[in-house]
Amino acid sequence: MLATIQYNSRKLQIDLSKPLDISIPLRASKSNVNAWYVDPPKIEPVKDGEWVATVKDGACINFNDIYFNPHAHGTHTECVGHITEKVYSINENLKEFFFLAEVITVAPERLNGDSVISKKQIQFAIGNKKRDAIVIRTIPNTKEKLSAQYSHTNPPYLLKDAAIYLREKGVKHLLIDLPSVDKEKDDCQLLAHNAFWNTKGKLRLDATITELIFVPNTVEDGEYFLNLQIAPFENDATPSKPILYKIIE
Ligand SMILES: N[C@@H](CC(=O)c1ccccc1NC=O)C(=O)O
Repeated sequence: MLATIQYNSRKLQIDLSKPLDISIPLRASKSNVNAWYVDPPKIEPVKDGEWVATVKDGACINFNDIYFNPHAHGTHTECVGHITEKVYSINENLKEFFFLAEVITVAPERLNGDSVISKKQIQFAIGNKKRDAIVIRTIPNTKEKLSAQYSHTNPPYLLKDAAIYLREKGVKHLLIDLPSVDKEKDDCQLLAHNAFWNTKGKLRLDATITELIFVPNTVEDGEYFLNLQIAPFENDATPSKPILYKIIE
């Protein structure tokens, strides 16, 4: 199924039957991706006395409770409510779901014992392209990202200048395959989050950060349409399912 999209003065074609899923599935398993020192997610049947809500145990339905944390357990999209006293809701503030996106690949550089993504690297990868969304794939890009246990590992992060650069370029949606755009243990400075959402100026309520994505190696760097779908939680963050569509020239 082909769709032609009029984007400003450009006519761009995508094939809706060829979605490229860049989300990480959430599973009730110790090997589910995890960050921020929480237990693995749980998916378990509702119980009432002897009754267990699974068809295999004699119920007529499977009916599970799910316990998880959106920031810790998989691909999630957050708004500025993640770091402000007022808990702005992602569901109330993300109102469009189709964006022109650029997928870029960066190899984090060493800085004072950390692995970081610098403004220079982002600048080099984006050039003068104008995009609604930037999808950052970090190297090494292995399937271990689907089950990584990130707590206490000091994963790579984005430097403040890089986040300012993205904000100033007008990038509204930042997607990355790491647990955070900021350093794991930063005494709550959250420099890149604050810079991207402009918390020292006019809040960017419609800007989002999506973390813990996984961009398969079969997806080449370049221009895509992004369908950023979220679960409709009224919360600072929610599980999400970003899907890319290659632009057919
Ligand atoms: N860096 C913060 C912690 C932090 O950023 C955080 C903690 C729990 C859940 C999510 C977090 N940040 C996500 O981007 C700190 O040092 O306390």
